[in-house]
Amino acid sequence: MTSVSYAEWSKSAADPLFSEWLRSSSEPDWTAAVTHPFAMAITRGEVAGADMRRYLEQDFQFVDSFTALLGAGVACADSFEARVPFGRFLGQIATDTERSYFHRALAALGGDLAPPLEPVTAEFQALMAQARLSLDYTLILAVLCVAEWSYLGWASRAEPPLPDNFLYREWIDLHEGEHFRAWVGFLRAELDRLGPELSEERQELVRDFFQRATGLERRFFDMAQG
Ligand SMILES: Cc1ncc(CN)c(N)n1
Repeated sequence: MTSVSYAEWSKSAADPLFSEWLRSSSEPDWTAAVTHPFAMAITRGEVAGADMRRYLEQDFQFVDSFTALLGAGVACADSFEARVPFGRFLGQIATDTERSYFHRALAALGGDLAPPLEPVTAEFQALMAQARLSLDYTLILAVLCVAEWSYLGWASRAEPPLPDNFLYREWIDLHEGEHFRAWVGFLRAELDRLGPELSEERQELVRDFFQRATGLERRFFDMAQG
């Protein structure tokens, strides 16, 4: 992981986007997460049912805290126009399409809606709670951006034809496609808009949240892999 400051890095970067500084500062965890063998097995529909069940059971616990963090995005964004995408994603995806997927998938797999938490799930919940309770828009953005951008990262590696089984196909579709790309583009653009103007101390804090979230994404797939 590089520790070069944004000010230094941006002098020599061809395209000095704040979100790209955050992402490249989070290697090797970033690439390990978006190319993780468990995620790649989802893209091919090759995860065993028991492993998919354990992963989705834990992810359903993640999604609860994630939904609360989206609500913090609505509350803490700095303009009406910035609040709208959070509200739209919250209403259309998180509490509708994605919720429906979890209920159908866990029913099909015989999953538990409230299993004991794996350590990585509890740590992820704690990080999301820390971002949410900070009421700091850039910290909220950092954690949401990792969660969504990294999922776009693995899902966009799926090669057609997608698996027939809805367990894999819908999970890929939820994290790929025009609308999801636009949503990730929005989260990145917000960090690119606000990040360069922060003090160096605040930039480092945002990077710390981004790096911790990226490490947890990698470990979440490690947990699922067993
Ligand atoms: C652990 C994790 N990270 C991200 C996502 C995508 N919202 C998710 N469902 N689960």
